Amino acid sequence: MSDAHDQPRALYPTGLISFNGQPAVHLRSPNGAQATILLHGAHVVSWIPAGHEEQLYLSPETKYGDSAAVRGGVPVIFPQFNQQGPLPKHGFARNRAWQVQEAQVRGEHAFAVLTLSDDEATRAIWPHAFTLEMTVSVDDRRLEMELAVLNTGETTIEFQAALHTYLGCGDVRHAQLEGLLDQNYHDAVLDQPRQQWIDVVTIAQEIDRIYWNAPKELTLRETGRRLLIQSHAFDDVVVWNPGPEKCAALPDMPDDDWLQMLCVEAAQIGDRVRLAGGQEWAAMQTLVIAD
Ligand SMILES: O=P(O)(O)OC[C@H]1O[C@@H](O)[C@H](O)[C@@H](O)[C@@H]1O
Repeated sequence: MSDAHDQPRALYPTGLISFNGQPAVHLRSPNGAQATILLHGAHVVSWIPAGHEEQLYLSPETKYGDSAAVRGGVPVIFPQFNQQGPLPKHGFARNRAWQVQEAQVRGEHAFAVLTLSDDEATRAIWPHAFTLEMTVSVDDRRLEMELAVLNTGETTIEFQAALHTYLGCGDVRHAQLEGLLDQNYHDAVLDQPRQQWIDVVTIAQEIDRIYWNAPKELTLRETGRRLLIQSHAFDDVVVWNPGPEKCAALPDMPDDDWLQMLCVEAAQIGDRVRLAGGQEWAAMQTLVIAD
């Protein structure tokens, strides 16, 4: 296993690496797209589209290890969103070691499949049988992330899920998120329902919103960059940035780094998924560099 800091990651082929001391899968497609996924949480920590720079935010002060949730990248949220239930915040999937099932190049894309199944520790807090399958694929200027949930038990399970994507920004105050005109949302800062009256969301302070039944394509626009954020089978979208005060209070993020990120999360929150024994649910978030 080679360490991602020994040489430029661009030189790594698809396979297992160590990323900041953590076991990870590195993807490199023949057309030069790259991604890195930690086994801890099946957490995508880096996406570099072909011919472009890093697109995800990853906190330089994030903690790694058994009980840590990585700050940045794409945390997998399951089976509970935020504190909307009795489980630890955002559930347990982001804090567990996943298994790599495959990591390979096929045609023009490189992909990996990671899985997580119930064990004694998960059953102690969530008494259900399940297998999660996270498939991450890169090709040219596209990153696809699919989360599948299989109910491997006999009784119905109910859950929320999200791909909590931290998009990197040059300066979030100059970024625009487009595509949410007329959408109803829950404003978690005000704890009130609201409706979006203008198409463009701009960020100058804390924002924490759940858009219900949101459009399936949004655009993040910054100078010289147009990033499409597409989702499939996730009903909701969360837009989150801690803003200056909350960011300064986060122990795992530099005080000013709220300027460098915007979370646009593909999520299933309002209508919890109910899955009978033996059934499967799958949903996807895709990021595409348009310009
Ligand atoms: O600090 P955490 O547990 O990773 O959560 C970060 C944020 O995640 C977002 O999804 C929530 O809407 C916010 O309310 C929350 O603060």
